[in-house]
Amino acid sequence: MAATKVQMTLTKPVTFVTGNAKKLEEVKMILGQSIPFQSLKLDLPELQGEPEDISREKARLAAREIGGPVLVEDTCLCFNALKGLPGPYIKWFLLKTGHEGLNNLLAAYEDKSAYALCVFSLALGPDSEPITFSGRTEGKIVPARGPNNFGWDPVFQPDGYDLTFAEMQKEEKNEISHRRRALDKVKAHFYEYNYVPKVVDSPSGST
Ligand SMILES: O=c1nc[nH]c2c1ncn2[C@H]1C[C@H](O)[C@@H](COP(=O)(O)OP(=O)(O)OP(=O)(O)O)O1
Ligand SMILES: [Mg+2]
Repeated sequence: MAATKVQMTLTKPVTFVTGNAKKLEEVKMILGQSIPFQSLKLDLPELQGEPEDISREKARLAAREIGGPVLVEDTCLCFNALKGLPGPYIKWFLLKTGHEGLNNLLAAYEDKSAYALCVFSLALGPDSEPITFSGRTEGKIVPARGPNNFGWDPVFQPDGYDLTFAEMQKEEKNEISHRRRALDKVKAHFYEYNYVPKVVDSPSGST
């Protein structure tokens, strides 16, 4: 017997907002047909602070920009020896110091362990409080290996694998990634609330 589910009506389809084409590619692959969404390329300003607050604030800005439901995410790469840094600042560390610089940050430490953290935020509109969904993958920082086409993938080797994220097949990364784990929670939330886009009646006379 089917349990009664809440049915939430969305005024518009959800828009995934990101300035990063590679993120969008992975989100599309991971979500498949499970959640209908559109996307918008926009590099939103980012607040400093804890990962969840950064992600939530991005969602607030995006929802204001779009005037409807949005999904955003913020990704961190956290080194345990550095108490979680660079964390949300990884983009700038990577940009300024490169893969070698990321390895050098850990040169003084025995502990090369790290985790990738992805925090999605869903805001149903400009006036709704965003909800967050986090996913985490443990691993370690290694000298760069594999194609250099997505961020710090060449220096992150997930636990239990001999390959870096960059050396893995996309499908393999998407099975175990921080992004995948966060999106599983997003999917479960969508399933639970059964979000459906509002069907807008076409004005009479139109086809
Ligand atoms: O799975 C990943 N594998 C490797 N590198 C990754 C991954 N996911 C994000 N990244 C990079 C992109 C950026 O250098 C930083 C996160 O910063 P973050 O602000 O979340 O991303 P972004 O500014 O590129 O796009 P957005 O417009 O969605 O904020 O880590
Ligand atoms: Mg960003």
